[in-house]
Amino acid sequence: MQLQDLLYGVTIKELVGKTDREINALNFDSRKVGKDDVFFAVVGTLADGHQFIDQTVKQGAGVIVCENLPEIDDFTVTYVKVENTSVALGIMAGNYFGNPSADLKLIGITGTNGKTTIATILFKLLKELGYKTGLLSTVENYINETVVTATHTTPNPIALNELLRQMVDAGCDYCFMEVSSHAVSQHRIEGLTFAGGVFSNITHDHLDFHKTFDAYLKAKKAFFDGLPKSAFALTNIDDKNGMVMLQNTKAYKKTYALKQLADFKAKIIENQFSGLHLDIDNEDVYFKLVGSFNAYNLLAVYGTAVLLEQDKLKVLTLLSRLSGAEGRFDYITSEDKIIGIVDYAHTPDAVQNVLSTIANIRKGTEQVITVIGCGGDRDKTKRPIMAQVACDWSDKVILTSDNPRTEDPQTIISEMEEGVSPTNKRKTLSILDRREAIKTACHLAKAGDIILVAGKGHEKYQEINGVRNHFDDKEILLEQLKPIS
Ligand SMILES: CC(=O)N[C@H]1[C@@H](OP(=O)(O)OP(=O)(O)OC[C@H]2O[C@@H](n3ccc(=O)[nH]c3=O)[C@H](O)[C@@H]2O)O[C@H](CO)[C@@H](O)[C@@H]1O[C@H](C)C(=O)N[C@@H](C)C(=O)N[C@H](CCC(=O)O)C(=O)O
Ligand SMILES: Nc1ncnc2c1ncn2[C@@H]1O[C@H](COP(=O)(O)OP(=O)(O)OP(=O)(O)O)[C@@H](O)[C@H]1O
Ligand SMILES: N[C@H](CCC[C@H](N)C(=O)O)C(=O)O
Ligand SMILES: [Mg+2]
Repeated sequence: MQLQDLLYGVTIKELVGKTDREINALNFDSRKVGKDDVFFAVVGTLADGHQFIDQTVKQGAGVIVCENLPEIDDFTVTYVKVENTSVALGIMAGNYFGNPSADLKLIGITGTNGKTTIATILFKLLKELGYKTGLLSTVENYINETVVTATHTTPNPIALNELLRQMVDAGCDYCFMEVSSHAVSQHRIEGLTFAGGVFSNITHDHLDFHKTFDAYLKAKKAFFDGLPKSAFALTNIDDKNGMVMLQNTKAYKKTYALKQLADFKAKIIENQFSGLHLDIDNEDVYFKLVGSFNAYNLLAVYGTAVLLEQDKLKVLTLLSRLSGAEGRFDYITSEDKIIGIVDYAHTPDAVQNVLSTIANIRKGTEQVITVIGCGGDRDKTKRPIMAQVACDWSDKVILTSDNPRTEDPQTIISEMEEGVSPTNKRKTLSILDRREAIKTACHLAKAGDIILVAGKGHEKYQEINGVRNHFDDKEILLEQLKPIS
């Protein structure tokens, strides 16, 4: 491909060198740059890509896209100066892969909690309806039947456009993707053509990255601000920021709610371990998913499917048979009637939702034992709050390690302990080793008790100092509890 074709839609501030040159691949990591590649110098959170420009020129880079031009001594290289390299990267990655997002219906789902659940159920539903479909999610990416490992909730623009290209080539009509707030801020979704956007909710998370709740909210809102007129924007108006998201969107606005009038509405009739019974758009339907928060997720899925012009009754019939995403309220019952639940709750709101769901559907006398940790190199302010919520809603809490990453796991636990009130102290234990923590919960549990293992859901690893060791909460629960088959 010629550089000039790649630059279509990019606002260039300054250009040094020729644009009628063949380029090989796109790269934002200097360590991977080869001959005739384009290197994008991105200002990141840990490093500034500009410091690697000289190195990539030595490695044979043909084009450098950057925000500040370096001293130029090799005039065979083309330099493209832009306002924001990440924006240019998004647009150029789209061009490189033939802008695949315009050749299928791309639906983005954003919000603090529920993205994976909503995107995954939509993916399963549209497949059941007979369409070839793609999924970009925290757990896994799918090109119809083909699984591609996910490294991020929203991939980088090159990986993202490459996956969309593969979906279009495989004949996919739809793609459902999670749009994380990091992805919006870092312009990973720049240049994509969306057919719709869905908002689930916004609560406390990622303040390490966004610094303030307002900045976090603005990042999510920017996704809706960027939607085209032809797209729909579906929002949860029971969330107090639900309408704020749509304030400046050009897309046509649609709403869903459990507590007020909306375009798509539902009422919870029953909420049991066996599933939800809802009145949804005046139809009486049973679902396999558990918890009132999942009533919101199901409503978001239903609304999206209807906005995609699918038959309402067919949608509800198929939806009632579908399960959710792996590691979300995933439960087993042991031979001695102990219930073990694995859930990906890793925000204060999610912990509260999952524990209040358990509180609502338990019979009364059983104990709720929660095993919980917080991730390292992530929002520290949520640590004491998550511990506090866990204590308020459980009979016993075991504080443990999650993915410590580069932090000392004992320090993370101490920061969680700060949220435990003196009266709650007596029901709390701290056990650094997560396997031991889960085992202890299983030993403490008696018939009828409920164990919640929160925070890691589907994850099959524990990340310590850059190394991911095999770790699976569900596997340990299964070992310890010996479920009824
Ligand atoms: C904080 C964050 O989001 N970081 C992401 C970001 O990195 P960055 O731009 O800050 O990178 P950096 O290390 O500062 O380096 C700056 C630039 O220099 C380049 N570089 C760096 C070193 C070198 O030797 N040569 C070189 O060229 C880097 O490739 C980069 O382009 O861009 C990288 C490439 O896309 C991502 O891999 C990286 O994800 C890190 C690993 C990460 O953990 N991100 C998490 C927090 C994240 O993105 N999470 C959200 C969702 C969370 C949720 O849903 O709750 C997600 O979408 O997954
Ligand atoms: N609609 C919802 N409202 C509040 N909490 C929810 C909702 N849906 C799911 N949860 C809780 O949040 C956890 C994460 O859900 P899910 O993986 O669907 O969210 P996510 O937005 O994809 O998260 P991430 O930001 O990590 O990608 C679940 O395990 C559950 O505890
Ligand atoms: N997508 C979230 C996942 C958090 C999961 C939790 N297990 C942790 O490691 O903090 C993040 O990157 O913040
Ligand atoms: Mg997710």
